[in-house]
Amino acid sequence: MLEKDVLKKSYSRIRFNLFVFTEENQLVLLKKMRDNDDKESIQTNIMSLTGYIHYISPFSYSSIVHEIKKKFKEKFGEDLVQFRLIEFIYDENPKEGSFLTYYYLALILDQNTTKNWIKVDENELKNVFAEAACDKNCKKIWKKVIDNNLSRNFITNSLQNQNQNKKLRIGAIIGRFQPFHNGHLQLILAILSEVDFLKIGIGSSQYSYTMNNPFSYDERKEFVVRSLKSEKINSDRYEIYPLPDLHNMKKWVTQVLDIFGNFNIFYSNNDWISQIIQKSGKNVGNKRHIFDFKRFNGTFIRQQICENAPIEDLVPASVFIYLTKIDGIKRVMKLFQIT
Ligand SMILES: Nc1ncnc2c1ncn2[C@@H]1O[C@H](COP(=O)(O)OP(=O)(O)OP(=O)(O)O)[C@@H](O)[C@H]1O
Ligand SMILES: NC(=O)c1ccc[n+]([C@@H]2O[C@H](COP(=O)(O)O)[C@@H](O)[C@H]2O)c1
Repeated sequence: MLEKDVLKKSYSRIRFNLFVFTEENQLVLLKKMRDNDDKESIQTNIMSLTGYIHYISPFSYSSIVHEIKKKFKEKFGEDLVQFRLIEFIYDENPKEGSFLTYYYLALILDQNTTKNWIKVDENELKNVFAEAACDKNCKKIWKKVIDNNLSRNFITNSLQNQNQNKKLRIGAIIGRFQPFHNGHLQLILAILSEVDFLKIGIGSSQYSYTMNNPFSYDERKEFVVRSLKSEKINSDRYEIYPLPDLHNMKKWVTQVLDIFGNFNIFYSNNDWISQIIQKSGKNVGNKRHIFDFKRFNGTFIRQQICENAPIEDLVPASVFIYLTKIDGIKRVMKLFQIT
């Protein structure tokens, strides 16, 4: 449910170009800046913003993206240059129409901004935050931003985007997707909001009909395609590749790079995979938000199936329908020798 203090109208001005807002105050403050401050000081703004939408099942990340962009345009009269979702707050079992709160970092760049970029010093930011009179949710977010270095990477990426003059930005990600679940979907949608094109590698692609890899490459590909289609992601935004295991790290990395071909940034929430890809000289993105890992993880979902527990809430609706079609639930149970 919506936490009360999220809606509290509080804010704090912590630097002349860096603000923490909650809810309603951002417009007022921004206007004030425009009236009183010199042009340079309004050229860059990083903000952590809060918003909320009604939960409508099946939950769709793209509706949040849409909402953020719409609200931003309404309030600021400008298109959002870039945003990054930082956090959701929601009920474990949200009811139809209940509130879902999200926090995000937003970046507004006035035109011709890049040469006057103002760097945010980490220590200074920490000190300011120790004293800032903002609510505890804002503090939590900004701690996250500072600790993870989110803001600086965010800025660098945005600037690169601008400087590349709309050059295609290509991301890459690897997963086994046994099965593809809501955590995977949220992760991919979050990445798709930052890149123009995403290369999705399906790992352990040669395996199927085993306990850890019950579904074939083609079936897993189908999970992804159907889920993204339900989210209205055009098929020209991504490509899916089979990535067989080789059981030899060096050869596997070489093969992955060979199969993927060109990409600008690799994403993984798995530190080990990130590290080995980074060692090969590739640019690796920050770890993303982990969506309710207790429930949204392949191992847990396969166990749930074995215990005959419902999994409808754990996977996208389109995956569940497809699983039913291919008798996937029975297959997993059989592989665990339960039926
Ligand atoms: N709930 C989640 N939220 C965000 N990212 C996730 C979540 N679950 C998995 N991921 C990330 O998705 C990518 C693909 O993971 P993978 O297919 O191996 O998923 P998994 O659910 O962890 O699988 P398993 O438990 O079967 O090993 C990895 O980078 C992983 O860290
Ligand atoms: N040597 C290898 O074959 C090798 C090494 C690292 C990852 N992988 C694969 O990469 C995929 C992604 O790994 P995680 O599921 O651990 O994120 C998996 O399919 C995994 O088997 C294979």
